[in-house]
Amino acid sequence: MEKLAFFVILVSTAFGQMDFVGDQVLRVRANGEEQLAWLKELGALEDLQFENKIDFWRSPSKANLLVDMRVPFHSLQAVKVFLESKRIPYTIMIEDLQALLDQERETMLLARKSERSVGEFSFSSYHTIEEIYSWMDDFVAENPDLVSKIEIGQSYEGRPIYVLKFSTGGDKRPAIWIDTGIHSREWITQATGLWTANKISNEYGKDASLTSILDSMDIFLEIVTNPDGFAYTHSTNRMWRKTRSINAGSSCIGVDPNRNWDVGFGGPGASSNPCDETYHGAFPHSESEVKSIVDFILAHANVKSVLSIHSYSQMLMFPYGYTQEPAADHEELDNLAREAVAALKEVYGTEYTFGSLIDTIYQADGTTIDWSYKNGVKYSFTFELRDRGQHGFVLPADQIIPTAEETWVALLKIMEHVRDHPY
Ligand SMILES: CC(C)C[C@H](C(=O)O)[C@H](C)S
Ligand SMILES: [Zn+2]
Repeated sequence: MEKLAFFVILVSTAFGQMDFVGDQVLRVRANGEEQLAWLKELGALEDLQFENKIDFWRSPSKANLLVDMRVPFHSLQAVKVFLESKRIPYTIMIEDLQALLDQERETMLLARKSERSVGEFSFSSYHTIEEIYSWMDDFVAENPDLVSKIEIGQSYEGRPIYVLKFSTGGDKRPAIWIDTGIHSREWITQATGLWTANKISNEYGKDASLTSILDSMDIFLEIVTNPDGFAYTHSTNRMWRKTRSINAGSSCIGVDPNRNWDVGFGGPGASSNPCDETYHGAFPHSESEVKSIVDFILAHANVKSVLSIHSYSQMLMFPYGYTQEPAADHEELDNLAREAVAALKEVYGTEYTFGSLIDTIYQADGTTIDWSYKNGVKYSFTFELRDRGQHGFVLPADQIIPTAEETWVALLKIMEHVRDHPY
């Protein structure tokens, strides 16, 4: 195994893959507003910019909420001194990020070898965009009566944006929209999307509940919702979150596609700095990856549920993220979230928290589900899949299928409710 590890490092550095040797992920809990302000200031420190910049995996928002931050090796000492000087307690959540990434790449290479030898796609490993797009074509060809592939637009760099449509007939039936991977580094979500697509095709005609859903509704599933960012996580920077668009007047690339939607746009729950991970973009729907979905959902005009899948933190959330004002359907959405997370926990005991975005995680302006809810899609939810920080965005591949299985149970609970509560 050692030889393979060496080979992996050689290959990835040879091909320009950014390394995170010595980087650590610190978990911080700011006690009070003053410490919270210091954390936010830390993220903006000029000399901690670009490759030395702190990367918040969980952004500072409210006092006493956990904040996870990836600190580049060269900034580690300065950051730890700063935190200790301000008496801000921290623990080391990930001692050596590169070690996790090497393990992930090794596992991927081994899985690819075995896939080639058995000639079968493995849902228990991570894949590149090319492998996913190729699988999609095979999947559609194998399920012509149930599945079709739609191109809803192109990414900034010109990659096609594909959506799988699951339909048993009719025209513009009430529909459920599911997207995974809008934040490209959240690899467990695209992998869950693949498994879910396969599950839907396997269960139709067998599982009575899913069959009744598809006999009256359509399901649209966008697996690679941020194609450019996802390709970049494989080729260059595994920790990339945003799109890859060029920001006029800045050397920093990309917009946060979960801050670019036209609801609460530009508010305090997003950043106006193109170098920040939560940069909202120059204007709402500036990103083609977002605009393509907006146009699709508005043109379809009969989407009843939007389920946007993220990681990590094990949460199920509903609108709003941009305001404390409760959604008109708060009680129904809260009860449905409670049922869904209870069903999810039955599978492997995985615990989720649930509630409105702003109460459960932090204020976020311009998010997918605030936009869909404001545009008439009542059953709008965001999932934050596994885990709670032990691996963060680098969830080991052996957790893909268990994560997808437990998520499926929650998705089914929501889809059944949508089916049984037409509006
Ligand atoms: C709906 C929001 C709050 C999800 C969140 C984000 O986009 O920052 C995840 C941590 S990626
Ligand atoms: Zn996300």
